Amino acid sequence: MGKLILVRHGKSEWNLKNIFTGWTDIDLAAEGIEEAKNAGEILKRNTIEIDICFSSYLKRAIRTAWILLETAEQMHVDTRYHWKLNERHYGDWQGKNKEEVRNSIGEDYFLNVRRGYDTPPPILSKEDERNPKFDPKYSRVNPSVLPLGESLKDTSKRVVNYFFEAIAAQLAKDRTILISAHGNSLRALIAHLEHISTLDIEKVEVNTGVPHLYEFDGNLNILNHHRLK
Ligand SMILES: O=C(O)[C@H](O)COP(=O)(O)O
Repeated sequence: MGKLILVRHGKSEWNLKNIFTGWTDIDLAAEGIEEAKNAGEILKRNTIEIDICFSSYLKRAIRTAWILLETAEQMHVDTRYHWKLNERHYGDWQGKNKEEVRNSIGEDYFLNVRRGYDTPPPILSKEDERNPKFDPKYSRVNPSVLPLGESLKDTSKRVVNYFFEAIAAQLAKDRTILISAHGNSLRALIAHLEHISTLDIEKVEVNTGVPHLYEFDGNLNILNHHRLK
């Protein structure tokens, strides 16, 4: 049986300050480090042995994976990183306080972008310093595929594409996989795995540091899924 454990990174400094983060590479806050340790303890308690760990390119997810594996005494696990697991790119909202954005644009538009499926945030200009092409981490990625602001639908395309590119075959071989990623990149993946409609995905929230286990048959049908405790 293939097993997939999804975990959203522990709280970052900008989560605590209520600032839109997206692709901004903000590290874990002390509270987030504790959440990652707790997630590792949960894996240990459930005697889950990871075969392959996947993380985004962002340090809050990477550090969560490292701390979790260390706590679970599984630091040897093959860990692979990919930008396609990054958080949704929040465009021009990145670096802005969520409450101030809500007050300036109104509740409806705010919620459409933040929790809806196909409304993107304001897109960055190509010359904006927040364009990922200026970040050396993405120097090997064709700039034309790097986002400047994404709807959840845009995020879903790259995340689901990576799932089939790198992860699905491992699950079909009955491997146990850990993915350390982000609130919205995981919402996109969960919507795909659980066949959640573009309307119902608005209500799905992914909490920080809480591991969620999915078990699959050989045809990648979900047999069951639940939060690990
Ligand atoms: O990128 C961010 O700001 C958050 O991690 C996720 O955003 P959200 O709170 O709008 O889901």
